[in-house]
Amino acid sequence: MALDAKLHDIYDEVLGRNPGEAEFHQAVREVLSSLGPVVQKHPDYVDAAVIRRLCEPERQIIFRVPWIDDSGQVQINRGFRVEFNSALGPYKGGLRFHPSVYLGIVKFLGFEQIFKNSLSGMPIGGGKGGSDFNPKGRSDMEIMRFCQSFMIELHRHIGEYTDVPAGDTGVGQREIGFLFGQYKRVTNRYESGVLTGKGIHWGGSLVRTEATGYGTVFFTEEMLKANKESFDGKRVVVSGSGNVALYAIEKVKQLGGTVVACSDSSGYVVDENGVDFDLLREIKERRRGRISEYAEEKNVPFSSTGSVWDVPCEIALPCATQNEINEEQALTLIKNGCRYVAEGANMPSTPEAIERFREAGIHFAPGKAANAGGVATSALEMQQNASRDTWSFGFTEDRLGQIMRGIHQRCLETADEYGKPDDYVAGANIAGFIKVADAMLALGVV
Ligand SMILES: NC(=O)C1=CN([C@@H]2O[C@H](COP(=O)(O)OP(=O)(O)OC[C@H]3O[C@@H](n4cnc5c(N)ncnc54)[C@H](O)[C@@H]3O)[C@@H](O)[C@H]2O)C=CC1
Ligand SMILES: O=C(O)CCC(=O)C(=O)O
Repeated sequence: MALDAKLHDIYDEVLGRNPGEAEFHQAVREVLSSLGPVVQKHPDYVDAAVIRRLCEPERQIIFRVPWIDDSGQVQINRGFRVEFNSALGPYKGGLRFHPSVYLGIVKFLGFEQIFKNSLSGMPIGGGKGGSDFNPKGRSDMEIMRFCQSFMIELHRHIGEYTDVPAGDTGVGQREIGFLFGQYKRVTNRYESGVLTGKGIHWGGSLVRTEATGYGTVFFTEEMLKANKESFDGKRVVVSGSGNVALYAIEKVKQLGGTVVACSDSSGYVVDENGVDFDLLREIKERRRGRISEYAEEKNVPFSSTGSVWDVPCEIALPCATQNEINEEQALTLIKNGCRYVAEGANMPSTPEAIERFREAGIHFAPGKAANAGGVATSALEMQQNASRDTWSFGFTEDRLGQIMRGIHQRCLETADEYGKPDDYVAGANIAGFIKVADAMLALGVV
């Protein structure tokens, strides 16, 4: 989509200052493409260089992570933490451990996080981190040694009032445990609020594990309700089978839909009777196995070629990774009758795919709105830590539901106000942006 002239200059500057960071460029362009009507109404956002400042992280930390594998060999990975924007609160965002991680991925995720966290209504800034470490196939002891080495450097930069990491791809409760243990050891502080996604007996919140997937489904339910529909009887395809995907699958079933397919990086399974959440969770969370085991145990088809998006559905929930729906796959979804797409993952649809969805009148919710339930529940975990309290599952899930309904309403109201009715991308970008931009104006040039 074409950019307004002033925004185009800003985008060119971002390209020049951040060469080779394609995912970061994509995330910036997607936000800028919504801001034309905003800068026309509020030229001060450009005059005070708010948008240019937003595109430059406040701090970027890159560090060496040496560790010893089970055979006694020294391994070296690279660690990152990008502290992007703290106008609304301490930097907040997950850590990703995956071989594809480099600065451009961490910056795209950190940039998205600014607007998502703003939209969530919680007092949290945006940041993200991770490493090119590949946890796949590593023993628990190797994971622990890696996490301990990672935290030896990271602990200098984080804190309850500074920067609060959490999990993301490749980082779940096991890794958060090793990271928290090392933080506690090197600082000699039981500072519960320094990390979220902790276990329930050591400062964690009920519902945080389920929150991103549940939140995505709650958001989708609101989209359906806005069109006088429900999940009841709908065919749903979910990509991935990790943290976000698993709990999206569970909640879709609870709301009356049928998840007919899901995937992992080795392929996808189709189960016309509805994916069996308990079995999938057993394979993925406990055995750390491959999705083909599901197909073998249920005697259903597994495919290692093609795409999960070839499976016909009315609702698509991409919950695996960035750019996993390209233009061709978007066209296949449309041809097969898909009418709703809500992003559980961060930036899973390419710009061309989003354009095809828009042309076809698909109800499309971007990740920064639809998957904000995870980070919002992390903020609820921080609230519980600060008040030395523990909330019940029901109470916390109700709070998550209210937050997702609030985000949905803010997206639609803002889209309407700026002349883009029903455009969740415009609504999310503009509503997320304005709150941070106003805070930055109020805080002066810092
Ligand atoms: N965990 C959280 O609370 C949040 C996660 N997200 C985003 O959701 C997405 C998934 O994160 P998690 O579930 O936490 O990670 P995870 O590590 O638990 O699961 C990732 C899943 O995606 C699959 N996958 C990865 N690449 C794939 C590919 N090319 N094709 C098919 N499947 C692929 C993996 O096999 C795995 O099943 C990421 O984009 C992450 O940034 C967004 C908000 C919060
Ligand atoms: O819970 C958090 O702090 C971070 C979640 C996250 O990384 C995300 O929203 O993408």
